[in-house]
Amino acid sequence: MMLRVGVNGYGTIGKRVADALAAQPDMTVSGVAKTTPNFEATAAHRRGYAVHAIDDAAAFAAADVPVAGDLDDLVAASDVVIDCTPAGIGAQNREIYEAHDTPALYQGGEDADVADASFNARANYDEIANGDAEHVRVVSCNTTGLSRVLTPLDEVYGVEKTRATLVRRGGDPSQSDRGPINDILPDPVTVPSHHGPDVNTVLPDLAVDTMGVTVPATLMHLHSVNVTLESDADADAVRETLADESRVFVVPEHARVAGPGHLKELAKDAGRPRGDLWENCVWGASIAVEGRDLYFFQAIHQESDVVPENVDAVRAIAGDADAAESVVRTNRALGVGRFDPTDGDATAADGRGMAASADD
Ligand SMILES: NC(=O)C1=CN([C@@H]2O[C@H](COP(=O)(O)OP(=O)(O)OC[C@H]3O[C@@H](n4cnc5c(N)ncnc54)[C@H](OP(=O)(O)O)[C@@H]3O)[C@@H](O)[C@H]2O)C=CC1
Ligand SMILES: O=C(OP(=O)(O)O)[C@H](O)COP(=O)(O)O
Repeated sequence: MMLRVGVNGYGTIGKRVADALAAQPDMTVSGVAKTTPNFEATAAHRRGYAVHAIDDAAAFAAADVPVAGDLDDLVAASDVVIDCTPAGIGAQNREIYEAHDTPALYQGGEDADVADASFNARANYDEIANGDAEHVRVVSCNTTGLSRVLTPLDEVYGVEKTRATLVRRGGDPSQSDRGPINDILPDPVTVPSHHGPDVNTVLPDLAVDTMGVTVPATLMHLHSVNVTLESDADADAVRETLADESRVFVVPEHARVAGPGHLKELAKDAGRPRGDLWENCVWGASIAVEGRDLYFFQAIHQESDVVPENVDAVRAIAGDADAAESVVRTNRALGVGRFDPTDGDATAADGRGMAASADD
């Protein structure tokens, strides 16, 4: 079945989600919706997406962006809508999707109660696929990053307690109005930050406390993670466990990656669209175990790690594939796990695409 998916909100997340949907063999983009006829609207039109004007269609026409309709038209033309509007707007839009009886996905900037359930493919795909939820929230970039590593660690070793400090980027590269410009902010100053409770929306039984610090950077978030495991482990075994995950890139020491600047360059060298890094980037050299205490650093590309999760969430609510099938299909279509631009599809989906070439 070809699923028609509409994207409401075509900014940092929406434009990436639209391209990811268009790359899937079983999905088509029914259109995108926007409020402002700016350069992104022009780009959407040039990419062949039917552009829908939220309110001022005449302004789009004046900017030479043909208008396919309004938001109602987009929802009517879609089997599923992915709401990628700024935080808080998704909650207002839910009644529009409900009026059309159209299932919808929301993003992590919304409060958890915007939807019937929250989603991360590694943590709770089957629960969503086998349940009745038609309004589902894909958890935020940081929460996605934590869920992807904590799920396999809990499965293999058991997690007694996680403590993570999240060094949050101040804004995305295009957000010139964000900050701080020259400061280091406890953000939020209260402990725990919202990220730990957010992990519990997809992994309810996991003990996790998080603290957030926002810094003058735009490229990626960086997590300092300490997990007290329930059973003994050694660093090599944990490295293998994480490397087996198709959406975790264990960065090999020989790559000499110092930080997010190098990671973004690595992604661009690999020919990744927009220099995106869909995978958690865990420094292999940072993985250390002392007793049952595991430590590591990971970087999270906030603009793109939730993109494959949105694609999987569409299949989960459409009841179209099980978790393994969906993740493989999504990875293969996007090239998740593929860092060699000359590689074919084969390495992308098998869970060891990067790990296989990432011997420390
Ligand atoms: N950026 C990030 O790092 C991440 C963001 N998220 C979450 O994803 C969501 C979207 O964030 P992001 O992509 O960064 O936001 P952006 O501001 O980059 O994009 C939002 C888009 O929505 C459009 N828009 C604005 N108002 C409306 C409206 N009333 N109805 C429809 N569309 C509207 C904007 O269009 P226009 O230009 O016309 O105003 C723009 O295309 C948020 O919930 C955010 O928290 C999740 C993970 C990471
Ligand atoms: O969802 C995000 O971050 P979060 O997981 O820290 O809430 C995105 O990076 C957007 O964060 P923002 O609220 O700083 O724009």
